[in-house]
Amino acid sequence: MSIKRIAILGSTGSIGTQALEVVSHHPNLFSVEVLTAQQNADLLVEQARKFRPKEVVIGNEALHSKVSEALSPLGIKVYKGDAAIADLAGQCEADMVLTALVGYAGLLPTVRAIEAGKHIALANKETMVVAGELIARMALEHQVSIYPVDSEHSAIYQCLIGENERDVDKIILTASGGPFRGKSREFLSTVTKAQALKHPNWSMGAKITIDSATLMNKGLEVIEARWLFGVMPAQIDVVVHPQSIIHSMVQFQDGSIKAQLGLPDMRLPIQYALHFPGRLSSNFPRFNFLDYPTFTFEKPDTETFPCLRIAYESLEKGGNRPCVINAANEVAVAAFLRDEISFLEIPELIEKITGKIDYIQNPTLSDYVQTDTETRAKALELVNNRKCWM
Ligand SMILES: NC(=O)C1=CN([C@@H]2O[C@H](COP(=O)(O)OP(=O)(O)OC[C@H]3O[C@@H](n4cnc5c(N)ncnc54)[C@H](OP(=O)(O)O)[C@@H]3O)[C@@H](O)[C@H]2O)C=CC1
Ligand SMILES: CC(=O)[C@@H](O)[C@H](O)COP(=O)(O)O
Ligand SMILES: [Mn+2]
Repeated sequence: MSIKRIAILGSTGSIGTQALEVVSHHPNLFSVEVLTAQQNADLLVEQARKFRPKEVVIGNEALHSKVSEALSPLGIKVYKGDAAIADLAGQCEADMVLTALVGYAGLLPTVRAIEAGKHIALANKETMVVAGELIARMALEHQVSIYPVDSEHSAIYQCLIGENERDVDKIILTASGGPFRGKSREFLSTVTKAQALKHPNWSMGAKITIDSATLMNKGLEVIEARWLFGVMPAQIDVVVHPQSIIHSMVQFQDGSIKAQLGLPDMRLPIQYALHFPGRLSSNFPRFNFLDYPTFTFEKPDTETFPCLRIAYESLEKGGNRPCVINAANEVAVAAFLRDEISFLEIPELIEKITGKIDYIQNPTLSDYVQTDTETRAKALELVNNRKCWM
């Protein structure tokens, strides 16, 4: 079997570091072609010394000389800036690009990689939220496969193997409910970022952890599922399953349900996406039913956590609307993490912005870029003049 060459965009993050752990267990199957990071120059250098990619990119241009001084003597090419990440995603010699970078920044590198015919292991859900229809169409045109890394979508992908598309009745996305499950709006009015960053089951980057706490993560995942699996919004249900053992389910026309289960450990879906269609043996801790005598299920509380409703509404509206709510959410979450707005102001900010951006029914790539830029500018303005919306 030939070695699969992988480009890891966002190698210094939660998904990126776990992907490198998977790669390190299978040196005869995977090699690292490219690594990219944004701020964490020290970890990027350490990773590059170990995995010896041909090329790396440091997004923050001010850190270029530091990375270059460390890696150029090893024969590793070092580039800088956001444009270089997208260019390299297209031009590098990798067979597969793992999009482990966070936020809207994942869109252009994914577009370039698809245009170059590279298969995608997709962790960056924001790409499908912003431009899912376009990405799905491009993947078809360029005969590129998109393997989901997001745990729910990996579960659905696994449930769909061997099934006929027309037999799918609905997808049931499971949600943990986040750290504030069952809490009232009164309670949420004073929660801190330290509380919001304590996910009950998963250890992840800061942005997705806050999204889990607001239920926006599940909203983004509904949109991601719409485009990854070609199902209609009404065919996507969300059920809260606080144990996070059932990663998601598919119900078929005959009423039968398939589910995928496992301990909350992202190394499994990462490994599955990198090595599809084969399964690799692993020594990751295994799920034991006797440790979990009770699985429970609840309806999501969209009164207290409006982000899930906001995401569904944006998907129903379509066009550039999901791009708008994604950009507004990124700005709001960053502001919350800087202690500039409160937890409950995250959905408020997103809803305020939604009406302020022109609707485009059939956006092009440049429309998405423009929508993102405009939405961010307006959202930042609102954050800076916070009193105007209160
Ligand atoms: N973590 C998880 O378990 C899961 C994550 N996902 C998705 O995977 C993606 C990555 O999440 P996660 O690993 O948690 O995030 P992290 O914040 O842990 O890591 C993000 C990575 O992206 C880099 N990065 C940050 N900003 C930019 C930017 N503007 N341009 C280019 N690179 C950037 C970071 O570099 P640096 O650190 O050097 O600044 C880092 O390498 C997200 O889209 C998330 O929703 C999906 C399912 C589960
Ligand atoms: C690991 C993963 O895929 C995350 O998206 C996780 O699902 C977050 O959990 P909740 O959004 O359900 O809290
Ligand atoms: Mn997920």
